Amino acid sequence: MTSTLTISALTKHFGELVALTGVSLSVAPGERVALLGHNGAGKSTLMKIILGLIPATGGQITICDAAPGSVAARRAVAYLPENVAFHPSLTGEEQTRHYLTLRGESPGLAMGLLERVGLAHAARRRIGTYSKGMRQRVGLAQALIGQPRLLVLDEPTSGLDPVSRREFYALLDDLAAQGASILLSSHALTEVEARTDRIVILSQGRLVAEGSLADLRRRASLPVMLHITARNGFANAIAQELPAAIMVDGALHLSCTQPEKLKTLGRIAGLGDMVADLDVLPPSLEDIYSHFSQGGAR
Ligand SMILES: Nc1ncnc2c1ncn2[C@@H]1O[C@H](COP(=O)(O)OP(=O)(O)OP(=O)(O)O)[C@@H](O)[C@H]1O
Repeated sequence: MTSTLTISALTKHFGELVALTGVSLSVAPGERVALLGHNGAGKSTLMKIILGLIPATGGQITICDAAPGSVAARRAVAYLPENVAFHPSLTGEEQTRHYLTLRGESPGLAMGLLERVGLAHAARRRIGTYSKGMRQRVGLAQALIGQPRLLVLDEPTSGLDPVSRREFYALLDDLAAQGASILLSSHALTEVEARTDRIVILSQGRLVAEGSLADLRRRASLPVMLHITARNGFANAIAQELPAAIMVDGALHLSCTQPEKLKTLGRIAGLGDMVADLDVLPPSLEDIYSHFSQGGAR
């Protein structure tokens, strides 16, 4: 299947500063990709190049086989910046009608778009009276104009409450199911974990890891944490059997490598009635992200 977005050996220099170096990435139709990285890792620079706002220094990039910034690429791409700014005295409907007109579409489509993003009830109120989440929805309505093939979303859920976040991702799921590709940046690792197909980690302008969370977890091969709750009065006896365990709030925490996991679980099972409960905690996306962004092997 042809990729919606193809990036190959992309570099970007700002004078002496190397913002991106050797970045290669492709995003397929219907794929939801999360772009993660510390502040200054190069996420916004990459997005600006995809949008055709700034030129790359080297490498190739195509959006639906067109060059960034070309008429064809601009038709195919929609963008939602982190902090959307609209005219405060326009209503949501007026602002959306204005964007539709700018994109050569019928302004009559405005209410349908606002309904899709859950804002029909406030469409005739001035944007100056909207909450951050409501403004973000106007931004998303704007991004949906013209059925884009690629949505580039810069921290789209920052400032949204948990319910709004869930609704926002449900909408992205619908768009992806209809074939739109989604590239979003986020610092909210837990939501990215649940709602995207692939994770791409940038560190100091380099793509240091990419894959599904399961792939990254396997490659990082980080230790698993076992939390053992002792039956009343048996905590010390368990600690003696498992000297590497440390006591935290009355429970025993034991870290073990992936290859040792089954053997260690066998030893805990052998403790029989001394153990009241056991939780096995795989490394979180935070752990995996820190591992790769601090130079762990790809
Ligand atoms: N116009 C510019 N001129 C000079 N340097 C720039 C310019 N834009 C970005 N940079 C630098 O390029 C690097 C990457 O910045 P970028 O904004 O892409 O990071 P980011 O990953 O989006 O960070 P954040 O999470 O803080 O938004 C940084 O060192 C930044 O200072």
